[in-house]
Parts: sequence; C-alpha cells; structure tokens
Amino acid sequence: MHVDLGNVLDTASAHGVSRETLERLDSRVAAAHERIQQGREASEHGYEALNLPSSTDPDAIHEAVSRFDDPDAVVTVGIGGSALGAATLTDALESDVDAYYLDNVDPEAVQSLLDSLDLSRTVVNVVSRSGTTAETLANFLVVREAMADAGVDWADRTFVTTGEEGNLRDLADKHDLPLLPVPDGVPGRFSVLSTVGLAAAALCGHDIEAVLEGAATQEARLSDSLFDSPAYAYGAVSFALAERGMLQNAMMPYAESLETFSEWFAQLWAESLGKDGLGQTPLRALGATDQHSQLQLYRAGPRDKLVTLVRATERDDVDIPETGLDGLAYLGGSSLGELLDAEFEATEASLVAAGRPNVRIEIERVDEYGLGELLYAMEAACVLYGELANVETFVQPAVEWGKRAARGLLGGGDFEEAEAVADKERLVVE
Ligand SMILES: O=P(O)(O)OC[C@H]1O[C@H](O)[C@H](O)[C@@H](O)[C@@H]1O
Repeated sequence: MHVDLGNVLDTASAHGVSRETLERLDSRVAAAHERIQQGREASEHGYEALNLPSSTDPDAIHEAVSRFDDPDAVVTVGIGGSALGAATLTDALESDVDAYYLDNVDPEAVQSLLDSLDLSRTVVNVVSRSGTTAETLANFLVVREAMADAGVDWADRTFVTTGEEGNLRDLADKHDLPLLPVPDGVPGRFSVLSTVGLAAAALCGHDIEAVLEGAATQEARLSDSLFDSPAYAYGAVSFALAERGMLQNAMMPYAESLETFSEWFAQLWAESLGKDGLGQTPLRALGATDQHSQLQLYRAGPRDKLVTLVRATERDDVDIPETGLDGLAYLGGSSLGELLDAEFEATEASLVAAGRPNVRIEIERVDEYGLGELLYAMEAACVLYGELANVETFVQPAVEWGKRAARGLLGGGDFEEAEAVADKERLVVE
C-alpha cells in the first residue's frame, strides 16, 4: 500500500501545502508518534487498538464460529463500530455465505430481511461492546422471537461478542450462549481487527490471518516521520489541510467493493476527530459513479475539501467489445478496468487543475491482505490526526448525549437529556 501526496503540494495545487510546511510538521509527527507508542505500550484506552494485529487470536475466532456448520447466512446484529468493520470486510470479499447487518431499527427493513431468510440455516452474531445499545438489543429480541416462531432453536444458532458486563453479557450468561470477548481498550470504531470485525468474516470463510498480516505490515511502518509511514503521511496531510480550511474529506474509492469502507471511514473520522469545534467532515463518494454527480461540487464548489481517491492496482478485468461505430472506436479493444483507471486519473487531474488538493491511496488488490493494510493505516492516520489536533480521539460524548435522551424517552431511566426533547421549539408550515 502506498499514499501519494503529490497533489497536495502547493507546486501542484494552488491551495496545497509546501514541502517546507510538511517538513516542519514532521517534528510534530515525531512527538505524536512517541505519545502513540507510549499509549500502545501501556495498553491505554484507544491506543491499544493499534496493537490488534498481534494481540488478536484468530484461532479463538475460528473456534467460536466452527460450531456453526455450513450456514447459508450470517446476520450481524450491531450498530456503528460493532457492524461497520465486519461489513467492510464481508461486503468487499466474495463468499458463498451471505452476510447481512441489522444495525438500524427500521421496522420495515428488519421485517423484510427476516422474511427473506431461512432462519434454520442462519447464524446470528450479536455484537455490542457496551452490551447496552438500545438498537442492538431491540433487534436481537426481534430476531430471537422470529427464530422461535419459525421453530428454530435460537440459542443454538446465536453467538455473542461483547464486553465484561452489560445487558447482553447477562443474556449470554443466562442462555449459555457462546461468547467472544471484545478486547479491553478498543473503542468500537477501532475494533475491526478484533473479534468484533473478524468473526463474521471468519464465518464467511475469509482468510482473517491475511487481514491481520496486512495490518501488521502497516503497523511495522509506523515511524517518527510522515515520509516513512503511509498511515502517518495520510493523517498528517489531512490535518495540515484541515488547518487550511479543507474541513471536509471526500473518501472516494474506485471500487464498488469498497463502498462500505467509506461508511466505516466516515464513523472513524467523524466520531474520533469531531470535537472542541474541530474535525473534518467525512463525505462518502464512489468512483466513477460520483464523477457524474458530486464532482462538480468538489471541483467548483467551496474550497473546503480534500478528496481521497483509493484504488487497487490489480483486479479482474472485463474487455469492452469492439463495435463498427467510429464514435465508439476508442472504447473497443480497451477494458472496463482501463476505463476506470482513466477516470480515476482524469478526476485527480481535474481537481488539481482547479487547485483542489487530493490524495491517492493504492493497495495492490481488494483482498484480505489489502483490506488489512488499508483499515489499519486509516486507524493509525486518525490517531495521529487526533494527536496533532490535540483532541480526545477515543471518546464520543456527543453521541452519548443522544443515546441518553432516547433511553429517557422510552422510560429506560431518568435522564435530563430527555427533557430537552419535550422543550423542542415548533415553527410548522403546512
Ligand atoms: O458496541 P456498542 O457498545 O453497542 O456501541 C455501538 C456504537 O454505539 C455508539 O453510537 C457509539 O458512539 C459508537 O462508537 C459505537 O460503535
């Protein structure tokens, strides 16, 4: 994997950063790296996530899922960091086992998924670090009842991934459900390389050892200079550009298989860095599709965006058939992959010609190894950005506020946040 910063330099893009600025920033990167290493060595909350490539035990994950013989589908019940990492992997990789995610509590979507599945051949993977998230527990109770109604022994087809305590832990203990622990010190959005992200992938038959191996290569590249580490290069440059007003970051992979990766990245970047009036709003885009919708804004709208283009340098390809039409001659003899690459490079050039900085990230293939590299590098980039911006990367108090208000509304406790809901101003136009 590598990161190409050429198009963020002021020699390429009118609103980029100078090489000298990056060199000055590099001394801050060295200090931030030292802090990160200290946090990792002491297994501090959050920093511990960067140790996962070596601390995760893939054998324990294989053992937990091996009891489920040849399922047709796995339904992961979880939300946010308890779903998006696993979904990034299973959506990117091909498998005979279908992977579904019940994160939202949209009743129509939940019902329609349950109606479509043979529940006797489905495995349910309930994931919640805290074990108290209302959406996850509610969806699990609904799934459990649907299984019982279908005459399926739900306890036999369910396993749980959760922390030391919480309602989910109590439920798992009560029904003697198989349990995978969420490692200590690993926030949900940084948990893809743990039991949380890897169990569904293992059930789908993916090579989770290769995911960890890819991650480990980026772990080994962390160093005290942004010029030696792809992860830090990306984190440092994103920070430097945010300081210059690039307050949005459009994550734009040129691979359908990486669409969910942008969702995962959005949570990572938003929840970790959106604090104290700071942060960089993640936007989700997909190349080449969004060239034909959002690119107009990225190139000619407010000068507040960094565009991150991601691609794999190797992929299976499809030839474009020849036609007898002169106007289409340029396509014939070419391939869909070549067209996609041309679009990728044209987008970079068009952005830079309009003075819009952009970063290119390339992995070799969208496979287990490449995904491991990409996911680890983005996590390390985020941790570095958080250090440089001096924010508390691993907490999310603003999200907790809304969770307490919702619980209060449902009668789940006395939360003053719920009172703010009743105080809502109204200005209704009909
Ligand atoms: O794993 P859980 O405890 O159920 O949490 C699931 C999600 O809940 C919250 O919304 C947090 O802000 C997220 O960071 C977390 O990933």
